[in-house]
Amino acid sequence: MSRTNVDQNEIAKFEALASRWWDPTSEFRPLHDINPLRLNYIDERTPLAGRRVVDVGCGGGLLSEGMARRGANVTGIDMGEAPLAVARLHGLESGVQVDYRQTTVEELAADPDHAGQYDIVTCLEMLEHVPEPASVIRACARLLKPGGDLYVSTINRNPKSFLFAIVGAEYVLRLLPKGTHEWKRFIRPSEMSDHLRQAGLDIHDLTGMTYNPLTKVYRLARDVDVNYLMHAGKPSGE
Ligand SMILES: C[S@@+](CC[C@H](N)C(=O)[O-])C[C@H]1O[C@@H](n2cnc3c(N)ncnc32)[C@H](O)[C@@H]1O
Repeated sequence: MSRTNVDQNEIAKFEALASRWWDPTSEFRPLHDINPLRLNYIDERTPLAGRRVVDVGCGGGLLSEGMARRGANVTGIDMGEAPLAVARLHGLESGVQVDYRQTTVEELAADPDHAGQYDIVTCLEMLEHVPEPASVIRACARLLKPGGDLYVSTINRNPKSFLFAIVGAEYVLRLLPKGTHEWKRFIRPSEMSDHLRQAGLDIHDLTGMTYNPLTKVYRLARDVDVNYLMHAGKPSGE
């Protein structure tokens, strides 16, 4: 049922690159560069130590390991075999424990052992790679305990994001391989807000992430025109 919400072409793109996931000079450099920013964003809003977390679309495990290092009990899920193999191998080397599983979030949320069991669900830089992001968000919401927190990040859809995230990042600066992103799959914050509310969540924050190509530095910012993060919460007592 739920595997219909997986685009195999998208999975294949990450399978092909997976061996370089932990190389900070590779195609994954942008994820390495933004990792401390997003880890701090999450940890400041929902202190990670001791929390039960699912990282949806965890890839090679950059965020999953980062959260586990800060004391969270992390399950990382992805549909890519090679990224998960890289994540497991890296965990063996680093000694940081994460439970990696090949599954969709819809399948995990349909399992009564997992539904309603998590303090935090993260789904970063993944929603722009799936056919139906609203289905992913509904499943993330189902995994949360009452009072739990969901963190999502993606790319806005407007002329500026086409220029910066596709022309700039893929063709001019070559930060990402050509074809990494499809503009029509980008998600406006208003659309994301609708998906979150329809999943029964309250929206707590919207923050932009900007990149300065001269200094090569990413920052959290008010500008949500291109990359952005959102924090939403499941009402307590539901
Ligand atoms: C850009 S990477 C982001 C990795 C990680 N979330 C991060 O930000 O460091 C996108 C990941 O989403 C995974 N993915 C894409 N569609 C998926 C789906 N339907 N279910 C699970 N994982 C998926 C890909 O295999 C890939 O590892």
